[in-house]
Amino acid sequence: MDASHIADDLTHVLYTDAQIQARLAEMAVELDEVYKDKNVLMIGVLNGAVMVMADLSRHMTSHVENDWMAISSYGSGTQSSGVVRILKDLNTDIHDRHVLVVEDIIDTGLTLSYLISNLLSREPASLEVMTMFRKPDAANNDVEVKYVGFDIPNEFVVGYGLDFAGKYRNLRDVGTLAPHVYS
Ligand SMILES: O=P(O)(O)OC[C@H]1O[C@H](OP(=O)(O)OP(=O)(O)O)[C@H](O)[C@@H]1O
Ligand code: HPA
Repeated sequence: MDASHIADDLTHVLYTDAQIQARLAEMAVELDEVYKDKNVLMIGVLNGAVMVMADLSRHMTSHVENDWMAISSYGSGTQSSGVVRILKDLNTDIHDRHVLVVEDIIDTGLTLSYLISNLLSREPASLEVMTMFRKPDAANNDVEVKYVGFDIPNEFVVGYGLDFAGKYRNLRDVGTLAPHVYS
């Protein structure tokens, strides 16, 4: 690693920190209205959703609780195989709870598809999904996502929790990586 700033590794920024925060503030108004008397349990999917969970829940003014799951997709490459293993399960019993899954990105939708069927088997009172970013391929999988921050093109993106080889999660903006990073 050289001493350059990580933002130098982006070819272009898709969404700035300010745009992301403004969108989250809008979504929080909508979610507060839906969940104001429901003590919603927000379930974040580690590791990518850490940023969006922290920011979205602090934009909200109603009572919320937070819990986390860690899951791992088998298979090679950058895409989820859809065969998923739970590495860390919830601490909370979600039976009869109002649940909102919080994701950083839905790409193929395979991770979410597994997660939804797993969580539904625990019989929550309601189950909805919020994601900061969604790619077009998600349409190929039958996953209903009620709250979407931004629909983005089918490019590999980093920042705001999204990583490449474990790095770039701490970038505030979201953008595409420059080719020199891969070489
Ligand atoms: O729609 P899909 O194609 O299944 O991809 C989306 C999943 O991929 C990312 O997680 P990843 O497995 O990279 O783990 P991370 O959150 O720790 O980066 C992201 O946080 C989603 O959970
Ligand atoms: O575009 C992406 N970037 C980072 N992580 C991801 N996981 C699925 N899609 C992506």
